[in-house]
Amino acid sequence: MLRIAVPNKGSLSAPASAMLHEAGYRQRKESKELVLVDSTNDVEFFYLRPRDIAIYVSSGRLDIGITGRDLLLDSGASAEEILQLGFARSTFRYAARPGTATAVEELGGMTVATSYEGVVAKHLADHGVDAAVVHLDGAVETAIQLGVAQVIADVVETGTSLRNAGLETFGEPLMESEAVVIRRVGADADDHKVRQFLRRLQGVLVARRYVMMDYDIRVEQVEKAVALTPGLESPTVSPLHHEGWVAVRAMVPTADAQRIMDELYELGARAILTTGIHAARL
Ligand SMILES: Nc1ncnc2c1ncn2[C@@H]1O[C@H](COP(=O)(O)OP(=O)(O)OP(=O)(O)O)[C@@H](O)[C@H]1O
Ligand SMILES: O=P(O)(O)OC[C@H]1O[C@H](OP(=O)(O)OP(=O)(O)O)[C@H](O)[C@@H]1O
Ligand SMILES: [Mg+2]
Repeated sequence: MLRIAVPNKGSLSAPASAMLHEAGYRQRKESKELVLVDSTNDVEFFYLRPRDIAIYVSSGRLDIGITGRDLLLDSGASAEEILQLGFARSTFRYAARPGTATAVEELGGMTVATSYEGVVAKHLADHGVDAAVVHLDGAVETAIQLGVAQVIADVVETGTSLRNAGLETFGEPLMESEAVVIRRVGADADDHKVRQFLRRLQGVLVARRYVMMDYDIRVEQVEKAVALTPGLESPTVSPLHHEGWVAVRAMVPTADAQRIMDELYELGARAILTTGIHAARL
């Protein structure tokens, strides 16, 4: 049975469970459930604190886990990313009151408050900066107002939390993060169950990012049309009863669908339809 760690709280929890549900796995009905067996799919889910997941996975007790890239790096655990999931996207940045600093190199002698001590200590050391790091569990933005630190390093998404605290980011971002699937370094890369699990999640990503597009077009224009809708591998082109016309079917990114429909129409395509993809295996 495949043993999988899933975040039980925080920004990663709901979207991770939603993605697993979409991939056909049973998910817990209430947040107090900590272990759930999905016997149909031969999988056991462990709902754990997102920060602890890389530690469980690196120990080999759990086969794979879903966590944030920033939490994985911060843990220093011997685990690696094997799939990017595209949600809980954030940037990790230094911030302070305006005028405090413009780059990490200026932080010597200062105190930096953060919940990501591992990431920050490494970043400072990599830049040869001797600064103190204070670990706080959350609401790090308030540390400056309360005089615990001059600088913070924290997750930034919309920037609202920083603005509300009168702080500004400075310097280069320390990293970009998103939810990822992780596995122990050195784990069997060909494990059939792991590969099947990843294919299911990849199917969800495809279903979310693409639509199926169908249209009819005159034979003379097929090459130009197909250049607009190359599909993932190659579009299907089928003959139509109406001579001189063909039907084309290809997957296109949802974000580009309306623009592509306009361009196909200009080329003479008609009966241009898009339909959602429910599930996929590529
Ligand atoms: N506002 C946010 N937008 C996007 N991702 C976020 C946001 N806040 C945290 N994350 C991401 O969520 C993960 C952290 O999850 P964690 O549960 O530890 O913190 P949290 O979501 O802030 O919840 P908590 O309320 O328990 O602090 C990290 O990968 C982080 O990048
Ligand atoms: O740029 P924003 O859109 O404001 O998002 C970033 C904020 O969200 C998270 O905080 P959270 O609400 O989880 O509280 P925490 O600090 O207690 O973790 C993170 O720690 C930042 O404070
Ligand atoms: Mg938080």
